[in-house]
Amino acid sequence: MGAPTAAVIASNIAPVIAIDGPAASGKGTLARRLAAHYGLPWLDTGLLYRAVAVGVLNHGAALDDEPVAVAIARGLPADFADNPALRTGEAGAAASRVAALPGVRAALLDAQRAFAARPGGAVLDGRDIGTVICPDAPAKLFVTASAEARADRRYRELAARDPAASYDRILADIRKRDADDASRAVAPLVPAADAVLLDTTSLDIDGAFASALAIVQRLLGAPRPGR
Ligand SMILES: Nc1ncnc2c1ncn2[C@@H]1O[C@H](COP(=O)(O)OP(=O)(O)O)[C@@H](O)[C@H]1O
Ligand SMILES: Nc1ccn([C@@H]2O[C@H](COP(=O)(O)OP(=O)(O)O)[C@@H](O)[C@H]2O)c(=O)n1
Repeated sequence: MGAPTAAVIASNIAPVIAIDGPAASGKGTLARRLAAHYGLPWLDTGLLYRAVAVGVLNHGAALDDEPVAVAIARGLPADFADNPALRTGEAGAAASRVAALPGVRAALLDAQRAFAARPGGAVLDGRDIGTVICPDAPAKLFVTASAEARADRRYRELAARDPAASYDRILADIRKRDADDASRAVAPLVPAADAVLLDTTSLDIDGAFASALAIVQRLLGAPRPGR
């Protein structure tokens, strides 16, 4: 990891970049590239919920068994993200179930906030980074794309590993997760009031990154009034 760039240091505010958005909108790709650009650590918070969900299933418990899910959330090992089973479509759908449990969200809160509070700054992506985890982040992006574009992206990603991947099933899963994530009582998927929306439907990865970088540079370079 390199040192934060002069552009960040000159802004005199902690370079915390919060990226939220629905499934397969490209937030992880943008988070990874922004982190590399600024030399910041990156946390994909969706992996936390995926790890809890896979842990609950491996335990033989139901996905709405809150005490089991909370215990697993509290005991996630440091290398939790290394498990390839977290990257499947099933793990994403299961993650959305445990993510609706308030106790699970509470159990994962401190670790996410601690990551965001690293002195040099950080990049986090998820569903509630700009609204709950880092409400004071100076740079918030809400990344969207049409459900069809997102299903196509996820299909290409999963089909490379799983010949049985189905575009129609992925589209249905994305629509269900959008609805479930946006309608849950705790930390629903909603843009923060001060997030900048970035629709990547007609942007390729490089185009989306160029747009995201321009937005973040503007936000980090110009402290908001009163901050
Ligand atoms: N703008 C884009 N155009 C085309 N494909 C993209 C774009 N952004 C991301 N992807 C691809 O779409 C898939 C999902 O992207 P990812 O960043 O993992 O999304 P998210 O983190 O929002 O779920 C990945 O295979 C990624 O390479
Ligand atoms: N900060 C976060 C991140 C993920 N999640 C949940 O975890 C699920 C999986 O998140 P993810 O980011 O790994 O999913 P994708 O967008 O990569 O498909 C989401 O559908 C959300 O329900 C959340 O509630 N809050």
